[in-house]
Amino acid sequence: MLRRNRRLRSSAAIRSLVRETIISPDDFLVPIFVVEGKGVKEEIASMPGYYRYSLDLLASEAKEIWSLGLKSVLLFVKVPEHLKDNSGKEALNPNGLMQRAIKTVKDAVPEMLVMTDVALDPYSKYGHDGIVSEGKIINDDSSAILAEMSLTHAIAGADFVAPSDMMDGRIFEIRTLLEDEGFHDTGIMSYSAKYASAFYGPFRDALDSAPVDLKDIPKDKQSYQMDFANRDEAIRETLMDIEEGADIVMVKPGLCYLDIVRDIRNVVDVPVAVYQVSGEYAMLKAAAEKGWLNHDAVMMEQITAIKRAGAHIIASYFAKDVVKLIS
Ligand SMILES: NCC(=O)CCC(=O)O
Ligand SMILES: [Mg+2]
Repeated sequence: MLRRNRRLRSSAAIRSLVRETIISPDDFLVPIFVVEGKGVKEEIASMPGYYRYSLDLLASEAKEIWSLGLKSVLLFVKVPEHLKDNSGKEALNPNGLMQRAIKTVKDAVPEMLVMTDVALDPYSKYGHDGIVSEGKIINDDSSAILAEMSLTHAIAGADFVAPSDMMDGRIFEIRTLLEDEGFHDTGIMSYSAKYASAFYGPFRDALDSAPVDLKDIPKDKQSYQMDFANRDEAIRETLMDIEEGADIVMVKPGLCYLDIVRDIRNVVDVPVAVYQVSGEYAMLKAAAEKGWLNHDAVMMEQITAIKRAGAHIIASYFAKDVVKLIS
């Protein structure tokens, strides 16, 4: 035998010398859930170790995230029930919870990169990402509101808006409005290949944003999010969003979709983000709690696999756990 592969695995030193994928704090985007109130830090039942924060505690959380070397956050808000409707009105409130959350993070840590979720589901009394009419989610009217919503986030100080709704053409609508209003430097991270996934369950608990079970209201998001059986369609969706002005594209969820991540990485020339979603987080937390999996080892294997597949950016509820482990 002239070639023996095990030579390159024979000590920790040689393994680290030839390692192809290295995880660092720079890889992460940290999702944060925000609620109204004061002094609120409530754990999400289906996401052990993950919390919703009121604005006062959001400031200290942002500082802690920054102190760990994490420099980017993705904000989500839990909207009070009485402010939900079918028009997205509250989403445009310049003094709404999201708009205040953006300012809170920027005041606490001015250098932090602030990205914001853009979709109507947290604001929708039906739990849909757009406006519902006659049993359908209306595409173009929803896109117009999402563009206005994005503008309010930009005005409040967001660095990037992150439309997660999957309406057709909304990246163009958002980019055009931001340009017209002079927000040339506000970026767009598009959830370009977002699948209709059952892994979002715990997130919908976190924001109380699941589709309602009412007559004439679609019970799922399959008419706008992608069919998990499809692969070529993800490329089409992603290339269209880049043409429409997306600066960063995203695949979501993570682990079950790493073939898609690699396909997209091979054909695009913009950064690719992957969202390791709430169900992925919950599965590992639950298995570890039962003693069935080694939490830290499996977490690192999963995160490394996402980066190895082609992700430049990983949105993950494990971000803090990972950087604490590797620092
Ligand atoms: N628009 C953001 C999400 O849907 C997140 C899903 C998850 O973490 O499960
Ligand atoms: Mg699309």
